[in-house]
Amino acid sequence: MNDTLSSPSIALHGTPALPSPSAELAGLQLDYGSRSVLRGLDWQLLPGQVVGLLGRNGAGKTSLLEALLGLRETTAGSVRLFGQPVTQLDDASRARIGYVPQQSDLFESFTAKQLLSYFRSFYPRWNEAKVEGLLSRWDIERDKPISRLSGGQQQRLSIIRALAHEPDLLVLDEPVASLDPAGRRDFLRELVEQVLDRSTTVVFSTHILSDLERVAFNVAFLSGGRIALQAPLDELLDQTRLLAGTPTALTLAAAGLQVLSRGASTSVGAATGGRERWLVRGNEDRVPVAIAGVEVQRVTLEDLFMELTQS
Ligand SMILES: Nc1ncnc2c1ncn2[C@@H]1O[C@H](COP(=O)(O)OP(=O)(O)OP(=O)(O)O)[C@@H](O)[C@H]1O
Repeated sequence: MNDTLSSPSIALHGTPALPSPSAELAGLQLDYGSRSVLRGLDWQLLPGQVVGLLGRNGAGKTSLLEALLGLRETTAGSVRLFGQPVTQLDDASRARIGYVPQQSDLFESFTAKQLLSYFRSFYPRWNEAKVEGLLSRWDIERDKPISRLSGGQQQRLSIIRALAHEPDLLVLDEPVASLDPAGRRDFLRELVEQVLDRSTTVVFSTHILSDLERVAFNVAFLSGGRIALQAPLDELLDQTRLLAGTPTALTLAAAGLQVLSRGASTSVGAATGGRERWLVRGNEDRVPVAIAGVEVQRVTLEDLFMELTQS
């Protein structure tokens, strides 16, 4: 068989095509009783992508990550991981997933050493050198019961467990919440190495925007039960501007550009005197520029968060 033609990531005429998604969510609907948390959400995660998932408290980040892993029942829509429906994943595909839940699920009476040797037995691929290196670097006592490790050490152990079998898809729900700044930096470095070494797909939710700014991750904004926007952060910061002016002037200034949000927002300045503020995105050829009667401001990740995750 011709390997080139059979590869899903190579197009027939020799032009590289997009690689097959590691995760593909379509029309996902998730309701808790009468409350809809996900509303027809579409999302794709590609190999080698590192995606920071952002959203306000209660936006549904945990629900989304659990649904992505098949841990949460959905009302409608589909989730496919590595091309298979998440409800019918075979063991080999399951072994390609790493997950760090928001609430620690470690067996607390075990020691770190016992826990890791227990999990090792489930995975055909297990990088003992990486595990040993991280345990030493992250100062985790191997023979102490997990219940007596600090919150941050337990979180690090949970991350080590999720990285140990070299997953192709790594899902982390607020993995850095209990880590100090040094721990967070180390964790981010580890993620980047993982992606460079193995093209792992990484998605993690966080409220710590500075961590995302440190590395040029993709950011995805969850709002109104959908992914409102996903793009590489450096590209977004380069191409997006906040414009302020009258609706007529803004319509002129934004012609041909993507308007991401508009209206009264409180994140930068105040909209007064019939003036509005629009968040506008250009592209590599054209960035929004000032015209008469329109103020143009560069944006920070915090501005984007405030504008794109309004309820
Ligand atoms: N098991 C459940 N039953 C009913 N409602 C739930 C359940 N789990 C979550 N919710 C509700 O769904 C909404 C989304 O919750 P979720 O935990 O997914 O949000 P989140 O974005 O992860 O929040 P946070 O940033 O605070 O961790 C919230 O209003 C929450 O109260």
